[in-house]
Amino acid sequence: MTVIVVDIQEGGYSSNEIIVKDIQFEISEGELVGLIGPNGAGKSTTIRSIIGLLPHVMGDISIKNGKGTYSYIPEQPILYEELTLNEHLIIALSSYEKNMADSQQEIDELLKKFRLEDFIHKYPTSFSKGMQQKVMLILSFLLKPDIYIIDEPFIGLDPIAIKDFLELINQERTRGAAVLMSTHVLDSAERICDRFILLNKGQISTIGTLEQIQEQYTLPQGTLFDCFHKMMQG
Ligand SMILES: Nc1ncnc2c1ncn2[C@@H]1O[C@H](COP(=O)(O)OP(=O)(O)OP(=O)(O)O)[C@@H](O)[C@H]1O
Repeated sequence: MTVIVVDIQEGGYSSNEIIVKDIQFEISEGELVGLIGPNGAGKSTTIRSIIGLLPHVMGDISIKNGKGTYSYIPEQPILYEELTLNEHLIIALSSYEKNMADSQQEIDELLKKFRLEDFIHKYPTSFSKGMQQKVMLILSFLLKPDIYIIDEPFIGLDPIAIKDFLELINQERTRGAAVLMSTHVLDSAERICDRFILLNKGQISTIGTLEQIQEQYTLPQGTLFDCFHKMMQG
């Protein structure tokens, strides 16, 4: 079943400077799709248009026919200076209309998994970048959304945290969650994504499985990096 339908005719930070154009794709339940492209290609702009943060968008974005939920995990963590980790959890849960008592076991498991149990009454703005990213991951895993939209998860997390994060993502995919993930770490993307959207200069260059992308670039045994490289050469 389709989780998200994206149909952006154009999008930008103002109506007289269009950054992304003709971005059309769908993601199904359980599917992990990589959003790949060089610096400035428009990956973050595409993500911003999906989550409603882009000032100018012409087009339609629908998650489960308007009834679905998403979690956005930004590359730069967004945290409140005056709140402890525990208070972040309380606020997130109340905005998801869930309560602490019902979610306590899940919270404890996530805190343990990401080794943050000793920091529950500390202020996340004083954490390291990787620890802050883990807080963002915990907050979004608690929501159990229909789709996770993740901007570059691989930079900043330590190797164990990446493994734990990918395990959780796979559990969520088994539940039926879809995932859209932008990354520059192409070998990891190649290993874990079902399909790829190759973005260049604000437009989709190719979309499909690695096999379909290899075919498009006439690189039958090529890696994702090889295809990316060929796209960049025009
Ligand atoms: N807040 C902004 N206001 C105006 N233009 C912006 C803004 N953010 C990004 N842009 C422009 O939009 C274009 C696409 O940027 P975007 O951040 O979407 O690229 P990206 O693919 O995510 O790149 P990177 O891999 O470097 O993160 C760039 O030309 C950039 O200058």
